Amino acid sequence: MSRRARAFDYREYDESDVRVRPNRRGSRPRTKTRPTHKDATPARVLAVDRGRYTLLVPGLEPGRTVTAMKARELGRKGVVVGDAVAVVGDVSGDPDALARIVRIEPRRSVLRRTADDTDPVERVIVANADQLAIVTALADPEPRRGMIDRCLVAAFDAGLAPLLVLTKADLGDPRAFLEAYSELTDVRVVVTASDPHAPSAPIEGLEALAQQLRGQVTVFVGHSGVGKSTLVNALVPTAHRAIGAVNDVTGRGRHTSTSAIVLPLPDDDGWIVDTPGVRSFGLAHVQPTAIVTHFPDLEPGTQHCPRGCSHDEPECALDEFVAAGNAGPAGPARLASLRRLLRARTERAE
Ligand SMILES: Nc1nc2c(ncn2[C@@H]2O[C@H](COP(=O)(O)OP(=O)(O)OP(=O)(O)O)[C@@H](O)[C@H]2O)c(=O)[nH]1
Ligand SMILES: [Zn+2]
Repeated sequence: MSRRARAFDYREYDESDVRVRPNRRGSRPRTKTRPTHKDATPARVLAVDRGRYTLLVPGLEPGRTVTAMKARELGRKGVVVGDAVAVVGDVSGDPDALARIVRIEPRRSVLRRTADDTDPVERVIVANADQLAIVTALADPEPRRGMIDRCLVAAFDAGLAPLLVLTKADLGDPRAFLEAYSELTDVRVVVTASDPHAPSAPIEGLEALAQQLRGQVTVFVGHSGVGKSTLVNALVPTAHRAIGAVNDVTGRGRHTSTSAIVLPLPDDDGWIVDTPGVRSFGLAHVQPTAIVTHFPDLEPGTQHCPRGCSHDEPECALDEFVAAGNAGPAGPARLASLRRLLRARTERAE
């Protein structure tokens, strides 16, 4: 599949793609069979607000969205931002119109989080994303390696390609960082800098970042103050218009929104999912034994571990592996990160 086609492509969910099981006896469908809603319209969930969904329906005027609620037949099945859905009813996008979501299409990926590392309640934040952009400032606020390592685990676990975005290069030197993550060949890094006193001046590194986003659905996460909004606003010139549309629907401002919101990149060449309320990822949904597999720089070192090694015990082979330089200059810090996550994850069990 082409890169382009991997974005939120409606063709993927065309009605003709829906497999309807042939009825061999040629009899009428059993009464238990749910309505197939053959004439339902494919749509994309842009935002969720208290049971109201803002949908993008292809063919509508730019900036126009459809408001919908969930059909009762979907029961407790959650509809999340990024979901590909099928809707029936009024899909004109008129302000008073209300459509009905009758189907959630299979998800290509799910990004989950739990409130903390032992919370059993997991939430899906975004469906169908391709990448996770982890936005970190090089200074003001100081970067937190532990936080980045945690986001990397969340990304690998969700099957999203991680992209490290280091902002405020005018305030801090990215070299130490670049070296630290050079061992992680799967992690791409983009460095940006902007002048806070000249908000309309071009942002250094923005084009390199835009390149990485083309044709992809990218979730942006980052702590408050790292410059995430500055980047998102620069990347999505129409962000404010799209946000305005959401306001019309919900009657609430963007700043009160804590859930994710989908923003189209120019020329529909990919999407950004902004996550204003998501500051970090609780990892209670990740099996402790799986965590080390999400540290691709350390995992080869577990070959010589005793059977059933927790990787947080004196016999663990990772200490030697790292001491020998096999995980690069960041090895010791990464191993410390791994163990912090393991401990946080198993806290409750102890
Ligand atoms: N020096 C410098 N300042 C920056 C840069 N990017 C953003 N800033 C400033 O950092 C502050 C925070 O930027 P925002 O874009 O609002 O950060 P945010 O991550 O969206 O933070 P929240 O809005 O709180 O979620 C603002 O004062 C920006 O002007 C940069 O590259 N260099
Ligand atoms: Zn071990």
